[in-house]
Amino acid sequence: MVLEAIRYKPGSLQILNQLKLPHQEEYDEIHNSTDGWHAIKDMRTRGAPAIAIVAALSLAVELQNSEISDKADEVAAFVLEKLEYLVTSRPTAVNLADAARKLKKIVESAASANGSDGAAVSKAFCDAAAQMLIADVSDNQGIGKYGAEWISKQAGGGQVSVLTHCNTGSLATAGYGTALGVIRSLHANGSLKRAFCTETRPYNQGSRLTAFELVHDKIPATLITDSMASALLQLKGPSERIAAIVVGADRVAANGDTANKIGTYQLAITAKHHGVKFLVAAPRTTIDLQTKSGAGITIEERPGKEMTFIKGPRFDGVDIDVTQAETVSIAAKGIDVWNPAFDVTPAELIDGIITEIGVVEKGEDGKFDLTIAMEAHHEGIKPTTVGGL
Ligand SMILES: CSC[C@H]1O[C@H](OP(=O)(O)O)[C@H](O)[C@@H]1O
Repeated sequence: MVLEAIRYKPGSLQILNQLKLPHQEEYDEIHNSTDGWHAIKDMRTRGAPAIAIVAALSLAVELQNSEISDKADEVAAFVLEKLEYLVTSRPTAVNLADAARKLKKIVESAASANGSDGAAVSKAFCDAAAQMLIADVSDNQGIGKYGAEWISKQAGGGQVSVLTHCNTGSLATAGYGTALGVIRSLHANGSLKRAFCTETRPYNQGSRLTAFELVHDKIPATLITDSMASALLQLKGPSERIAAIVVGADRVAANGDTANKIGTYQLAITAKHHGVKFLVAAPRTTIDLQTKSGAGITIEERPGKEMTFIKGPRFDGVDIDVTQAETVSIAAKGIDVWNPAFDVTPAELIDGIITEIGVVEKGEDGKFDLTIAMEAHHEGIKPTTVGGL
């Protein structure tokens, strides 16, 4: 069975409710952009690429199932208003804002075409939204390919073990995944000894989602206690245990500073200390040249209760009863809480940024030049592993 976080056909959108995983696989119907906004805000669907795709498709099914207007300019105005609303669901991942910007241009172009009408504008939007699903899987397969080649080359061939954080697989994207796509490609190449994944509190994307995907794909994998055990795991150096740490991204700034799940920054520090390569895997839709550095990235803070309570099915000491969900407190009542959902890893701690068209490395000046990656087209660019694309 293929893991599908998003199920779409014209007029119908369903998302796998990731708050129920790994014990229950339930799909929620998304009827319109309001449903889409709430699914993203509640984190029933999550992951930078998936957020953008679900937002766009939620508006597509709304257009397909309702008569907005037969006038081009009225449909365009409706779409632009809904896109602005959808972008407010979560601030850190750039993919949603990037998609909204591109979709806005498509709709404005369709509306200004001679003889255009409401149906033509709606079709232009829906076709572009549907194309995002297809393009994302293709991008992730490219990320997997180039990332696996880079890690294998750096390790001198043979089998390698890698560590990843959070969830960046089929549950965070349209399929295959970014950092988890690199792990899937290493495994497919016969080059993966073992994947290690962190729990990634407090949402537990690692223990609930990445572990679910790795077990589903029968990839040799070990769960570790969040980021805490990651330094010990690297203690014996790259040759003995971990050849590389590969993580996803929510926003890569123009200088390569990267916002990703909380805990990523300290993983990068431990990697630098142990001489382990630290890689960011992200499609170019995650690169934001308008944000010059990590200082310009808004970090989402989530409700404290997502940290001080934990929810899951009842365990009677022998088995799990998924019909009985429990929420239990795991913190002292009355304690203040700080719950940033992301942190920023400075470019100086990052060895490479794996994109769908190749691995970008720092130039001789020790800096990333991401403009090359953003100007390149898929065809014809031969990825290099030294000095950028
Ligand atoms: C390919 S997903 C990128 C990114 O999104 C996740 O955040 P969240 O689970 O809060 O949506 C995580 O930071 C992943 O690395």
